[in-house]
Amino acid sequence: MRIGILTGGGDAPGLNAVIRAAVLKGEKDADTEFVGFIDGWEGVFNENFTPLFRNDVRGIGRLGGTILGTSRTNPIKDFGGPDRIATVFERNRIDAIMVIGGEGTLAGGHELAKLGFPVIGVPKTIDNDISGTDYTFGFDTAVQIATDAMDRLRTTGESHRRCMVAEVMGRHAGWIALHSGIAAGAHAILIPERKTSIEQIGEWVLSATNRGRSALVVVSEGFGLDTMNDPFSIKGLDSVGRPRLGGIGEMLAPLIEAHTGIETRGTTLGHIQRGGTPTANDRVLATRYGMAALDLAKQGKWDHMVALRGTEMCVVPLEEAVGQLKSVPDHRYDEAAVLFG
Ligand SMILES: Nc1ncnc2c1ncn2[C@@H]1O[C@H](COP(=O)(O)OP(=O)(O)O)[C@@H](O)[C@H]1O
Ligand SMILES: O=P(O)(O)OC[C@H]1O[C@](O)(COP(=O)(O)O)[C@@H](O)[C@@H]1O
Ligand SMILES: [Mg+2]
Repeated sequence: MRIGILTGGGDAPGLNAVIRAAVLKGEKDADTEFVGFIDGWEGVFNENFTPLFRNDVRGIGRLGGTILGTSRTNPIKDFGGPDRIATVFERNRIDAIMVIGGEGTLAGGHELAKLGFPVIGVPKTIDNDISGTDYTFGFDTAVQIATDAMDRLRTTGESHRRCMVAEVMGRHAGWIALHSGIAAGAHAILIPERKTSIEQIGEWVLSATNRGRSALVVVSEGFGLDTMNDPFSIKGLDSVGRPRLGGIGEMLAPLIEAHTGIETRGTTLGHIQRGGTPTANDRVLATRYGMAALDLAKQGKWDHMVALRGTEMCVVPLEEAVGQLKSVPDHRYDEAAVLFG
């Protein structure tokens, strides 16, 4: 069996560990071989791929990013679409395609599977917002980086008795903000799922300040005040036409200062959260995903993805995973909010 692998969407620490694990497990079988397509679906359209043997994945489990490169190329609409993909697969004897990506890449994989393509999915995103799985790799690393950053913001904030606002990623879902905020002991956590007034944020900041603390506020890039219709975006559109986010933290800082009279500084963590070496947890999860995805391919379980439920690997139809995003549920936010202020 000849299996193609590609990575799509934003990178996430752990992509290389998935690739490594699938290839290593595949090498145990004489009849299994891998090729890696370069830059996501773009590599398929351009017939740009590289063989992946044991030596090609040596030592990459601890490397961030993706050795294959990634893109947001759309397999249905871009270049020659499904017809071109079918030609490339046939010409290069590709029996299965392992698609490692977020909800967008997996939605594309699902569309192709419905057309009869042998697609297996592996869920990735630092945002942890894919349905059907408890966790995606990359999330734990992003939360750890954000927590470390906030620990640092606290010592400088405390020295100047300032309020510090840390902006983390999370376009539609506030998982990174929720988990890093709890870990860092933030006095307010602001997420896309929960619009909040500046008066409420000011109250939390003042309550912490009145107890002699320097307030720490963590905000997801996709958060909106109750007066805003859309997420804050001043950087135009990305390559696929989505508003580029980032900057809400620095936008909120002077508002908080005006409402509370407390000097406030905003910091945007940005892509630092996505780069560098994956945590041990993410390496383990990604390794298990890679091996489980190989099993799915060998069973011909097309149009499915691997997932984590509790502590076990399981199999989920792509349809279920791409239907809707996994938001932070109310009870998880309310649980954290007990400690705000
Ligand atoms: N329903 C869909 N059908 C086909 N391709 C899709 C679909 N939704 C998204 N895509 C493609 O997947 C790409 C990657 O999605 P994106 O959300 O940017 O990253 P991620 O895979 O990390 O979620 C998009 O740029 C788009 O080209
Ligand atoms: O700067 P980029 O690559 O356009 O990506 C920004 C987006 O990628 C993410 O980090 C992860 O999103 P995806 O997993 O859907 O790619 C978002 O939090 C963020 O909005
Ligand atoms: Mg996405």
